[in-house]
Parts: sequence; C-alpha cells; structure tokens
Amino acid sequence: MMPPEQENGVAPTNQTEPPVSTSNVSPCPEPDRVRFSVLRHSLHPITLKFEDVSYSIKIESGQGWCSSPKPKITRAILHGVSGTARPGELMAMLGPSGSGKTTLLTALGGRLPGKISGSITYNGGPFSSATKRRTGFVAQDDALYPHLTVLETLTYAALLKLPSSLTLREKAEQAEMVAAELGLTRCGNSVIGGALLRGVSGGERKRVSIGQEMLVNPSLLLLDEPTSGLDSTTAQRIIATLRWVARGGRTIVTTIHQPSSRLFRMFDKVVVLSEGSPIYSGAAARAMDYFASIGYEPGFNFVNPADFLLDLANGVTPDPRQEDDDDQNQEFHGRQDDLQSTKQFLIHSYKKNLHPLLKEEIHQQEQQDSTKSSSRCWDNQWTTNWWLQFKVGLLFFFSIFWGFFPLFNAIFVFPLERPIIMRERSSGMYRLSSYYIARMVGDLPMELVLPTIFVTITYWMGGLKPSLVTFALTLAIVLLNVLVAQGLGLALGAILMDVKQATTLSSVLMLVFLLASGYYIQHIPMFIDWMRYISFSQYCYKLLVGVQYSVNEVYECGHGSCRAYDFPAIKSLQIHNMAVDVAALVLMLLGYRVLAYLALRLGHQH
Ligand SMILES: Nc1ncnc2c1ncn2[C@@H]1O[C@H](COP(=O)(O)OP(=O)(O)OP(=O)(O)O)[C@@H](O)[C@H]1O
Repeated sequence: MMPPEQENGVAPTNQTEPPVSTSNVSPCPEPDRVRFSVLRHSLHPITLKFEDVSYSIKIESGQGWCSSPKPKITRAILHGVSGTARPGELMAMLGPSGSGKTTLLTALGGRLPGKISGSITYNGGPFSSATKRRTGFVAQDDALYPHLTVLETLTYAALLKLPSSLTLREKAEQAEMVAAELGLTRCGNSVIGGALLRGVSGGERKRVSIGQEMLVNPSLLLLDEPTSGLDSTTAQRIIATLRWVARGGRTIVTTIHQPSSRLFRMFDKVVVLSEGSPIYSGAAARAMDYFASIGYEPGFNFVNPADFLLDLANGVTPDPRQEDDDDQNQEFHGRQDDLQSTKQFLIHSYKKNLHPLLKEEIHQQEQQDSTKSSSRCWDNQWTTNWWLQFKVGLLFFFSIFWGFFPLFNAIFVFPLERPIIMRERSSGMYRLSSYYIARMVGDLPMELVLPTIFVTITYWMGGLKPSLVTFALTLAIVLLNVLVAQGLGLALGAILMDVKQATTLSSVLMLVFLLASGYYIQHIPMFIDWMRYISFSQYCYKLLVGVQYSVNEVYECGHGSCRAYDFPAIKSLQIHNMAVDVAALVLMLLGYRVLAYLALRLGHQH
C-alpha cells in the first residue's frame, strides 16, 4: 500500500496512497484501490472523546509492623486529561517515561481495571461490546504463537477476522498485502520465535502484531509504543502506515517515545503528559505556537518539536543564555525546584488556556455524535436480527434431528431380526418382499407420529411463518426427510448386517453430510464438496428455508432493511430450484429402500 510521505525520504515501495487525499498525498491508481478495498475504509468511524480523565491506584505504602498488613496509599496516575480524536486522525501521546501514556491508552481501549473518573465516549456513547469489536489494541508486549511463521500468523488472523463475504483466497491475499505493507515479506516464512526458539527480530514481531490488528479493519486502533526498538526508517514507515490507515476513516491513537521531527510532523494531534497531567492536547501543528504564546520558544538551532515538548514535560526549559555559550552540550538548564515549578506552570497554563477550548470542542461535537449514533444503527451488536438467526438455526436442527433419529433407529431393524427372518424364510413362511414391505409399513405410524408432534409444537412456539400452508409444507418436508433417513438406515443395516459397523458408518456419513452441506464450514474443499449432492439433510434444509422465506422478503438489519435471501446462512444455501431438491429427496427415498431390499436378498441367498 502506501507510504506516501515523499517528503520524508521514505522510498515508495509497491504501495498505494491513502484513500482520502491530503495535502501531501496523491491519489492511488485505480487497480490498487480495488485490490486494497477491504482495509481501505473503516465501515464504522468512531469519534473518540475523553474529558477530565483521572485515574488513581491503591498501592502498599511499604511500611507495616511485622505481619500486619501494609497500609495502602492512593497514587494518582492521571489527572484530568482531555482530548478528541476523530476518524481520519492520528493522535500521539507524548511524555517522559512514567508520565501515564500507557495508562491513558489502556483507559481509552476500555481495558483499565478500577474506577476512572471523567468521561470517555465513542461516538457519544460508552464503551460497548460493539466498540470493543471495532477496536484494535497493540500492546507493548506482543503475544504471538512462537511456532507460526509471520505469514501464517497474519493469515490466521485474516481467516478468523475478515468478513465471510471474502473468499479464502482474498483473505490470504489481504494477509500478504499487510505483510508487504509492513515490510514483512522477506521474513514471511520465518517463525515468530520466543524465549526458547530463535525467531524474527523484535521490530518484526512488533510489525506482525500491528499487522494482526490492521487486518481486522478496526475503526479505532490503539497502539502502545509501536516504534520502540525499531530503527528510524522502520519507525518512520510504521507511523506513515498508521497515518495512511487513519486516512481510511479510522481513529488512531498511539503512545510514542522520542519521535523524530519527521515522525512528529505526521501526527495530527498530540497529547503531552507530565506526571499524569496534560500540558498540551490538540493539533500537533499548533503545539509550538501554543508554547511560544506562553513564553516557551525553542532555541534558534532547535530542530525537533518532539524533543522540545518532552523537555517541557520534564520541566526543562530552553535557556537563551546557553545558546550563545555552548551549542553542543547545554541548550537547556534547570534545577530540581525549577523543574517542578516549570511543570506546575505548564499544567496551570493548560488548565487556563487549553482546557476551556477543549471542553467547548468536546461539547460542540457531542450533539452531532448523538444525532449520528441515533440515526445510524451501527451500535447494533449484530448486522442480522436475532429472530432471523434463531429461525434459520431452528430449521437447521429440524433437518438434523429428524435425520439422525430415524437413521439410527432403522439401522437396528435388519441386523437384529436377521436370525428370525433366516429361520422363517427357510421354512418358507413368507416371501422376502412381503416381509420387507410389511416391516416398513408397520413402522410408519410410529416413525411419522413423533416428528408430526414435534414439528406441530416447535413450529408455532418457534415463531416460524404463521401460515397454515407453510406449516403443512414444513411438516411434509420433515416427514420426507424422516423417510429418507430411515431408508438410508435400513440400507446400511441390510448391507453390513452388523449394528456396530452400521452405527459407526452412519455417524461418519452424517457428519460428512453436515460438513459438506456448508452450514458449519464455508468454502469446502473440492474433494469433500461433492458430498453435498448426496446429503439428504442439505436438500431438506434448503427446502425448509425455501418455504419459510420468499425471494423478496426483508428483515430489519444494521443497514435498515435487508433481503432474507442475502442473509449469509441463507445465501450460501443457493436456493434456486426447490423442485430439484424435492426430486433428489424422492429419488433417495426410493433408492435407499431398493438398495436395502437388494442387500437383504443377496444376503439371504448367501
Ligand atoms: N498497577 C500499577 N501499580 C503500580 N504503579 C502503576 C500501575 N500502573 C501504572 N503505574 C504507575 O503509573 C505511572 C504511569 O505508568 P504508565 O505505564 O502509564 O507510564 P508511561 O508513560 O506509559 O511509561 P513508559 O513510557 O515508561 O512506558 C508509572 O509511574 C507507573 O509505575
């Protein structure tokens, strides 16, 4: 994909540009735009706002008498931090080590235990499970499987997390693209490694972690020190990547240690923390002007704004007198008490000058956010409604239960009766065909009564289509399914004449039928896929769904209304011609029974 930042001296690779054009970014060629469409745009942009966020922890004071519990003291980690990050923005949190960057990031990711005061909202609402699913979090210590290769790690993430509308191949392609994007192609086949297994370098591990989160196409991406331990070119590339990812409508917040001036220029917003208190929060491009306005300007040879901000966060201020004396060593000075008073002054200035503006900005947006979140239903946890999921599930279990049950019952019939048939037939008591037909007809009432009672109760209780015709069709399909399953059971019993073998074989067959039907697994491998055509459960299930929903039926979904036939579990069934499904079942109904009869006859002759 990208980078982009030509002015930063990073050579563009085979990558494309951000989708939203910015002043320093040129539009990408059309073919790449199509190829990278999955990660290009966020589907559910999130505006993140945090206001007066404070957080304290209780720690043991270290003083206690012998075995008496040590008294606990409260330690404030964050004091009233505010800010906003909108879709398309890349926000950086700067500050000295221990200033609270990770704590704030963890709070924004909804992962901080204990009570946080102040407010953190996502499109005006609290942290919900929907927000959680759309939030990616790259922690400082990456947890990756050491034995997988880089490409395998990314491919598994892609397979598990990318939408089911993509094929396996497309998902694998996305993994490869992200690997290329993060410069991981060369080590794609190297194992990740761990404490006992030498693997890829620390920087590469970090990039794999980032890649994993990027693959899920998060709307909000939070990263803790993504560039730590990386060389400046790689760090540059990663931040440029994050900026590109943000431009696709995502909100990105990252903590960062000592960014170079090139990196600093890529941030849209910065929050600068000093001992948990903010000294700046707002546009990165205006930070220097703000500090100049309160009397802090860098020296004439000062090149990196990030260094300047970090010095201020440490209470170190530029000393104009030193600039003339000794450029090389001492641009700043400060005694301990001076440092403290500088920090206090900066915190005070923030409260006085920036905090009211931020508050205003946060509340101005609030109204827009609440309108947005009420008009859009992206906060729905699922894009399909509960009833549809329930009903499609119920129909599936109709077809499965009334496949297994008669099948396993029927398996026992011939093996158990064999000695009696042999004896009675050898004394010429009856024809095999008359026994066979009588056996089937005799079993019929019991075989059909139970499923009729079952369907009558569950159909109406389950809230399926309240139509007598549909009910009658559903019942007829289930009964047909029962008869087919019974026929298969009879055939297996007659062929094997051994209950144990027949039970094992039918269990395997049924499981293969279920898998081949595609309900549990999609994109079935070719060698097993053909089995769907001999799976009676599949035909039964298709018919049950087919009579339940008409082609143009719609249901309420995350996008307003959606066609039932577009619901993934229904779409994958490919309900085109129900007459073919009925014909297949009828053919099986007769075929299995004829097979059972022939097997009995042959067995008897031997
Ligand atoms: N659970 C905890 N118990 C004790 N102290 C804690 C805990 N969590 C955070 N702290 C303290 O809070 C302060 C802020 O920690 P935090 O990890 O947020 O800082 P940071 O700015 O991310 O630091 P670094 O850049 O070194 O990672 C530190 O002094 C840390 O020791």
